[in-house]
Amino acid sequence: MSLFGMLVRASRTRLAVAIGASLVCGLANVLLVALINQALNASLHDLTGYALPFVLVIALVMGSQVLSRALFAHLSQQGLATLRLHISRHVVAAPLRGLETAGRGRIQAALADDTTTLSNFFTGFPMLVTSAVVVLGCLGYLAYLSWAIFLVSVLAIGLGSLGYHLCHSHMLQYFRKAGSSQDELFGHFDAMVSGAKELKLNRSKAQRFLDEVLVGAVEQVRHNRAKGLMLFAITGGWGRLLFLVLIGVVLFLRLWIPSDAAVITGYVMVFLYMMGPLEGVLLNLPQMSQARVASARIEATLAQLKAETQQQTPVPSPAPKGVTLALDGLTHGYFSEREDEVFTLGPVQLTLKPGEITFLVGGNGSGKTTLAKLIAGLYRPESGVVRVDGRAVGEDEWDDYRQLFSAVFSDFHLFDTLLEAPDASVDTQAGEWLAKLHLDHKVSVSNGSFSTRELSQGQRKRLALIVACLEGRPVIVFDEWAADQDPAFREVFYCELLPELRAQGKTLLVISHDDRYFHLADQLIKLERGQIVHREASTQAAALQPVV
Ligand SMILES: Nc1ncnc2c1ncn2[C@@H]1O[C@H](COP(=O)(O)OP(=O)(O)OP(=O)(O)O)[C@@H](O)[C@H]1O
Repeated sequence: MSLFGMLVRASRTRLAVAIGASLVCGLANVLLVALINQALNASLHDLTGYALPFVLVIALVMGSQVLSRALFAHLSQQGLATLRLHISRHVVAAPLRGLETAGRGRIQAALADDTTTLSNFFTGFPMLVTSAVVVLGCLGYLAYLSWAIFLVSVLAIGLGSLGYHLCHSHMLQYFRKAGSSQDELFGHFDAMVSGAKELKLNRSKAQRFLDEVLVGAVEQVRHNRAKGLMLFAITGGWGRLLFLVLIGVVLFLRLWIPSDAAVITGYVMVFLYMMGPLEGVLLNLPQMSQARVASARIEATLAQLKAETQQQTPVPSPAPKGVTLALDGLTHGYFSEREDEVFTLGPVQLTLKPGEITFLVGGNGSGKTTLAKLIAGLYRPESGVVRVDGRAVGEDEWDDYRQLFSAVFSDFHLFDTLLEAPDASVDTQAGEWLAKLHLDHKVSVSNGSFSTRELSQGQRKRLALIVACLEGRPVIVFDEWAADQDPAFREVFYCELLPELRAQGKTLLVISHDDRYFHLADQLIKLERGQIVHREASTQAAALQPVV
């Protein structure tokens, strides 16, 4: 179902009432202009008869206008909330590769900008409906007054619409271009905040970032939006000009064709009254076009994310002990379009056993993190099979499979709550872990929330380790965990924590460059350019040459 369809379905009744109120408002406006025209031409004797209808009609205009705008404002906010949650659900359900390919900038733009543009559709819609009804109603009233003037007006509106359509497709192209430029711009905004330290330390770098990168991207968005809006202004101006010409023709026609001044006044008044709503229609149509573009962009992003169906069943309580993971011929490849290069990992044959520590070692870029992500089910293998305790993981079982793992990757994210189901024992266990990792004087945990995240990188990583251990999953992955720790804590990690987790029967995968501790591994795997080039088991591991 399209996003529009989804939004409309979510608030069907409210939308129907809001459209109804807008229609009533438009009709009441037409009634008002007819009433004014008749009152203007009425004799003093008849004039009093128009007072009550006038009051009733303006009350109807005001009441229906307030109702339709209030309802549409509500629908707009409702739509925004629905869209943001809808996209967020897709983001959460998307495979990691989908997220990496779509990119942070695109996803942020979809959540922040495209959703707002799409929901603005509802803010502009009452104006569009009301204005359209007023224009149609006024045309009907003109037809009632004079067929000839009606036909000339239809011709003027027709020519206006033709001009509009000629500009419209060009305008859409500019809005689309502005949208893609904006994705890039959001990426730069992200870099501006994430890279604040680097920019502050290097003035010329900051200057170049501002002058060349940011200015260029901002300029692209400005240029495309401005062009689109300029085309729209030209269209609007063209429509307005036609109407003014029309008023001029009717006004000066009297020079050649004698006509009743009161009738001419009536026509001119209807024209003038109609011009505002006509502009309202033209003004709001680009908003509708922008909403269409935004909707298409969100749909394209969602398609790119390729969200997987998430298992709705509750996560089974994890097995206290580890599991045996057997990887049979697993492969994964990255294709870099820019560099026209493929990095291929595997085929990998590997078994990870409960109560064993597997060290994954190798040079930078050899594929250790990629293999860890593949093992954890964050990347789908392109070929090969993974077996858990001898049973192959099925096509639709990857989400369940991932629930076997806890991991601290080197680019880990620390949420400010444990996000586990509320459980008083979690706070106690967390307190014990905090003491063990010397963080109890800095952080406390209450109702699953950390008292602070204002910690050093090494301390934050210790906190991430606590979170991973508290999850109680059977398999734990540490990606260069010890890299930011001081020697004392490295010692604690390798000589106390890992053996303790091993003793609990966990299946442990540890990516490490710390050759001093290689002897602690039950199995050591060395990667080079995506291939396993060396394996050592148990005591032999110590003999392996250090890997730089
Ligand atoms: N998201 C990605 N998209 C495309 N290519 C990637 C991506 N992540 C990694 N790569 C490429 O895959 C290769 C292996 O990267 P990986 O991060 O697995 O190496 P690593 O052994 O963990 O390195 P390090 O020790 O530096 O952390 C590298 O050549 C890298 O350029």
